[in-house]
Order: sequence, then structure tokens, then C-alpha cells
Amino acid sequence: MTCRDPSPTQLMEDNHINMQSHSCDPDRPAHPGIFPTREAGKSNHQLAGSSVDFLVSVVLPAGGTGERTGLQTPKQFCSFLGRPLISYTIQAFERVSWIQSIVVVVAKENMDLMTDIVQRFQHKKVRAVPGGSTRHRSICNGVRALGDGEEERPKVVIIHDAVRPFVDEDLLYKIAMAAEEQGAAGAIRPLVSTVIATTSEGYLDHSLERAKYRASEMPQGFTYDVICQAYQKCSESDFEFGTECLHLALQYCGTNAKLIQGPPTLWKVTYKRDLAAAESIIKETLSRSACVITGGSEQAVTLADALQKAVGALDMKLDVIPDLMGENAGYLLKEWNFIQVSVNRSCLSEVEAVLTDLQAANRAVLHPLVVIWTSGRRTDSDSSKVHLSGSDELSVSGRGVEPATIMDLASAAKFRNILLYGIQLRQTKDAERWERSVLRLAEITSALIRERSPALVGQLLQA
Ligand SMILES: Nc1ccn([C@@H]2O[C@H](COP(=O)(O)OP(=O)(O)OP(=O)(O)O)[C@@H](O)[C@H]2O)c(=O)n1
Ligand SMILES: O=P(O)(O)OC[C@@H](O)[C@@H](O)[C@@H](O)CO
Repeated sequence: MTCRDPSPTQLMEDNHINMQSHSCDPDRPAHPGIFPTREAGKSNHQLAGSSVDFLVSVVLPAGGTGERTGLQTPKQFCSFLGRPLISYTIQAFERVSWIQSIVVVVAKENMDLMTDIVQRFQHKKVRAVPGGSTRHRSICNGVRALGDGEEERPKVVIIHDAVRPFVDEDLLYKIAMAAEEQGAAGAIRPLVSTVIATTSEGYLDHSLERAKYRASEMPQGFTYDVICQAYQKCSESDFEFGTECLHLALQYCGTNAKLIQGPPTLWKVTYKRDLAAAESIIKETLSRSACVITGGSEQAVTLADALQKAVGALDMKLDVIPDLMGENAGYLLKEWNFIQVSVNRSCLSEVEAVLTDLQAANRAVLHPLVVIWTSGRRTDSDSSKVHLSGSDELSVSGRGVEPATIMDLASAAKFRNILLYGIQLRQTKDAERWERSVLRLAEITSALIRERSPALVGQLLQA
């Protein structure tokens, strides 16, 4: 996780609300209906096993400064594996086919940065609008943008803090359907700590019965009309100090939100420790599987099968294939990790071919891809076993692969966000030692894929 400059420290321009019009944006002309009342459009989207037959749009409030992290860079722009947190959240919504559009609400000084992020990570359905000095004001600006004529007004608006990157389609579907039916819906989680009330002198006044209360999380959903009306009627104090959209719907629209319990991953990145936790989850998600390419040789398949068995104990799934052609080309579009196994071959041509395929598939836009070149050599007549070659015997011709060669290849690949590592297996005649070497190979492979460290790129490690 990196939180480098540019780090906007300028606090958002104060965004005063005009009581008459409740315009959330001081620059926009005040007018009686800040939320157009055109009939919501209809659209039919088929979800596997379910359907959403109304338009759904999303508002991602991302206009905060993240003061509680103690960092200069607002947490939504802190990077994980070279990508800002907000891009992960946007991706979680982009892959939901029945969501028609996403409005990201950012501080005015971050509008250019947000536009760059949308372009760099090829986000679709996304546009950025300026936020306000409080979360409610930002959300209000986002909701208003949904009705400003650039697109068909949605039936349901999903509101989700941009710093909650782990949200799944199943929950979004439940929230959207409940909001369409009920007018409002929100995700909840059990309380971890008991809530207590304090006296003005800082003493315990009373304790709430924890079982009767829940933590209000995100996503939340509202019919466009309900959330518009709520923001049109709410008070200046609500805009300034409020933290709960569901409350506004109840208070100003008489709409009782349907509450839906979500998974533990709904938590909001708030403190610095949450950034580390988010990075760990992102890395873990990318490291659950890999594709092993053998070229079809018997020795390479033997080594790959041994590796597959060994990493299974490390909670990692390997698919062993001969190449990335035909139906195996699908791995180029779904896998983040590739292991090229070469036995008795000195050149890196096979791994170069993998790199070329990956670059052509343009897969490294969202996440760095990991390619590991694993080399071994059969050293006895028993073809059922691939023994390990010493680095000085790596090739049939007796010439080993120069470490500089893989470093050069890796340096070029890194510019395309592909991390190339090499692992050599040591020579042994002893089956038990060979097993231990394969276990080391599995541990190194798993660690390289999990950490995706740019520092080790191009290194030739020894298993
Ligand atoms: N004026 C604001 C304040 C907050 N938010 C957004 O609302 C979400 C939840 O708010 P919070 O976690 O409080 O973010 P910050 O206000 O940035 O955090 P802090 O209170 O620590 O400064 C975040 O995505 C934040 O960017 C916003 O859009 N506009
Ligand atoms: O912006 P804050 O971190 O102060 O609070 C945000 C939370 O209140 C909010 O995300 C949920 O409680 C749902 O409303």
C-alpha cells in the first residue's frame, strides 16, 4: 500500500446549502426542483437466476479527506498493487451488468485525478462530479447528477461509500430489489462493541442492549424519488452533521428501510490499519490460483504435477495445461498468475511467448500479472522422475540461462505491469531431497504470487 503525493491537503471549498432550493452545489443556479421528476426508465437485465427489470444507478461518495488515517493522501486514492482503492470499488460495481451508470463524487481539487483514474484503468459507465464539505452534501450532489439529463433517470439509486471496496453482486441485488419494493434498503452488520450513552461529565449514563441494535453499513438503496425528496426536505443540520441516509428517508419521506444483513467484508476503510487489511484481502484474492504451462513434455508435466500437489497444501489451486492455445486461451482472460515450466531447455523462448500472449490480452490493466519461469532438468535414465539441474547445467547445450537474460526480459515486462520471476531447481539423485526441493519450489511460488513484489522481479531464485 502506498500513499504518496500528490496529496491534496486543501480542505474542500465550503459548500453552503441554499435553504430554499436545497441545491447541494453553490455554483449551480438555485431552482425549485433540484431533482427532475421525469418518469423512471425501464430496462431489462437478466442476472444468472434473477432479473432486474428497472434502471439502477450508483453514487459513490469519495469526497472526503480521510483524516482518521493520518495520511496526506485521502484513503480512497491510496494505492494497492499500483491501483487506487476507489478503482477497486468502481470495479466491484462495473462488473454488475444490471447497473447502468456510476457517479463518483470527489472533492473539486481531485476531479482531474479522478478523471485520470477512470481513463488509466479503463473504467466504463463512470463519471465524476464535485463533492461537498460533508458526506451528505456529496451524496446529494451525486444523486442530483443522476437526474441532470445526461442519462435516463434511474428507478433505484444505490449509495455506497467509495472506501468500501469489497461488495458482492448478490448483496447489491438484494438491496436494489428491496429498495424498489420498499423505497429504501440498507446493509447491516452485528455490533462488535456495546453502545453506551455518556454523561456530559464523561461518565456512563446507560448501556444499550446490544442484541437490539445493528451497525448500519453500505450499500444502501433508495428509489430515486425517495432519496430526492429526503434531500429536498432535510435540514441544514442534517447536511452538516448527519451520517445516515436511511434516517433521512424515514424522517422526511416516512419510508422505513428494509434492513439486510451483509457479509463481514462490508467494512469501511477508516483508519490506517484498514488500509493494510484491504491490501491483504486484495492480494489474497489474486493469489488463489495459477495456470501452469508445460509445453506438453513429459518431464515438465511430471514437475508440474508434483508442484500442483505441493501447492494444494498451501491453499492454492493450479491448473496444468500444455499451452495457451485453443480453449486454453481462456486462461489469458481469467487468470492472474502463470507458471511456465521448462525442463532441459536453456532458452526463455517459452516464457517470452507467454509474455507476448499476456500483453496481447491486455490483462495487466487492473492488476499486475505474475509470471514465474520454473526450470528443472532430468538427470537420470528414469523418465518418470524429473531431477533438478544445477544452475550450471540448466540447458542441453551446457549453457545456463544468464541471470541478466531473465532480468532484461523482466524489466521489459514490468513496464507492462507483468512481474516475471525465475526459479531454478537444484540437482539431486535422491528422491527424498527432490521432494523437499519441490516443496521449496511450491513455497517460493506461493510467496511470489501472494506478494507480487516488484523488488524481486527478474531474480533467479533457487528451490
Ligand atoms: N465531504 C465528504 C466526506 C466524506 N465523503 C465520503 O464518504 C465516505 C465515508 O466517509 P468517511 O469514511 O468518513 O471518509 P472521510 O470523511 O474521508 O474520513 P475522515 O472522517 O477520517 O476524514 C468516504 O468514501 C468519503 O470519501 C464524501 O464523499 N464527502
Ligand atoms: O462518514 P463516517 O465514517 O463518519 O460515517 C459513515 C457511516 O455512518 C456510514 O457509512 C454508515 O453508517 C451507513 O450510513
